[in-house]
This record gives sequence, C-alpha cells and structure tokens, in this order.
Amino acid sequence: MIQVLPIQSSATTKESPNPGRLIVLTGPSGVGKGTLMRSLLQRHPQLYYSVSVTTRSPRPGEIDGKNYYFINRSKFEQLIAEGEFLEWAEFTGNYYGTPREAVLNQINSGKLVVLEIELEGARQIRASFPSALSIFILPPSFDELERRIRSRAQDSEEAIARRLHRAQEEIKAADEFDIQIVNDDFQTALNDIEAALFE
Ligand SMILES: Nc1nc2c(ncn2[C@@H]2O[C@H](COP(=O)(O)OP(=O)(O)O)[C@@H](O)[C@H]2O)c(=O)[nH]1
Ligand SMILES: Nc1ncnc2c1ncn2[C@@H]1O[C@H](COP(=O)(O)OP(=O)(O)O)[C@@H](O)[C@H]1O
Repeated sequence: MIQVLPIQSSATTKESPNPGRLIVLTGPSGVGKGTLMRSLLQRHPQLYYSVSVTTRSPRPGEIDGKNYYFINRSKFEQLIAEGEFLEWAEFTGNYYGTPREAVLNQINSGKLVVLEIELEGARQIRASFPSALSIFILPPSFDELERRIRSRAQDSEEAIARRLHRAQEEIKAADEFDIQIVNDDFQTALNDIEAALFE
C-alpha cells in the first residue's frame, strides 16, 4: 500500500495589478506539461519561464538552475519562512516552489510569465492572482497517462505509483481552471495553448 503524503501549501497575499501577465500550466504528472512548455519556449522566446525550486533529487541530465534549483529540505523551509515563494506545495514527498521576486519583477516589466506547477500551487496562484490565465492539461485517458510516465523511465516504481495516485485527484479538479486542453495529438495541444495565449 502506497502512503500518499498530504499536500501542504502556503497562502499568499493578493498582489497589485500590473502590466504583465501570469499564465499557469497545470495538470497531472506525465501528461506532457514539460514537453509542451519546452516547445512553447522555443517557439516564443519572449515568454519568461519561471524556474522552480525543489527538494527532489535531480534526474539524469537535469541541470541545476535550468530545470530546477535543487536544494535540501531545511533550506527550502528557511525560504518558506522568509516569504521567498509566490506559492509552494509538497507533492509526492518533495517540496516545490516558485521564487517570488524574479516572477514579480518580470510581470512588472510587462512580460508574459509562465508557471508549470501542480494543482495546489495552481490553486494558490488563482487565489492571489485572479487575473492569471490558468490552463489545465488533461491526458486522453488514464492508461495513456500511465504509459507516458513509464515511457519517460526516469522515476522509481514508488515515485510512479505516487504520481498516478495523485493524478486521479488532480484530474477531478480540471474544471476549476479557465481552460482545459487534452494533450492527445501533441501539435494540436500546442496550437490550442498558443491560441489561448496569443489570440
Ligand atoms: N506548486 C508547485 N509545483 C511545481 C513547481 N515546479 C514544478 N511543480 C510540479 O511538481 C510536479 C512534479 O514535478 P517533477 O518532479 O518535475 O515531475 P514530473 O512533472 O513528473 O516531471 C509537477 O506537477 C510539476 O508541474 C512549483 O514551483 N510549484
Ligand atoms: N501528445 C503526446 N503524445 C505522446 N506522448 C507525449 C505527448 N506529450 C508528451 N508525451 C510524452 O509523455 C512523457 C511525459 O511528458 P512530460 O512532458 O515529462 O510530462 P509532465 O511534465 O507533465 O510530467 C514524455 O516521454 C513525453 O515525451
């Protein structure tokens, strides 16, 4: 029996309106958020992608400062206490958070800022930035989601099981978000995101 840790999260205060825009991309692990994000950034270099901080160990090939800032739990908890996160959550046993200052600076300078985050963090952003555009990415089926997580072959069996368990809850929350996009055909999903961002 896999024990799924409860998600803890912080509340953030409301931020004042500003000229830039915040976009939140969320959806279950393995749905293709990261792959969609990479294509979006290649095609639209004007987007600012917020690199998150995590206590998860780096996967093979992941680079500190590019994929994530990898830190330990006590350092993460210190950053929480110092109010350094715009949002943060605990997901399948690790902390993940969005650095506050860099994101606010980019929004204030008029940038389109994209966060790729899990459900609890996305909910926090919706509460503190009501004007953010939130997009939930859905898999074509649960079986396909499992196939994608496994095909990535980068997580332990336990990590996969925790992600799949959590995915069932996350998918139920899809309707809370502004737009739902099914990532079945990749190009179609990418076009749908671009339409939501730029049209
Ligand atoms: N709340 C929150 N979630 C994040 C952040 N960065 C990444 N995540 C999410 O954490 C979850 C796990 O990420 P990761 O360990 O990289 O696994 P993967 O999504 O399966 O590749 C994913 O749903 C990410 O979108 C963050 O800064 N805040
Ligand atoms: N539309 C798609 N059709 C088939 N496979 C996909 C599609 N989108 C992404 N994938 C694959 O699914 C796996 C998980 O994608 P990833 O971007 O890592 O998901 P996430 O960031 O949501 O955890 C990767 O191997 C990726 O190549």
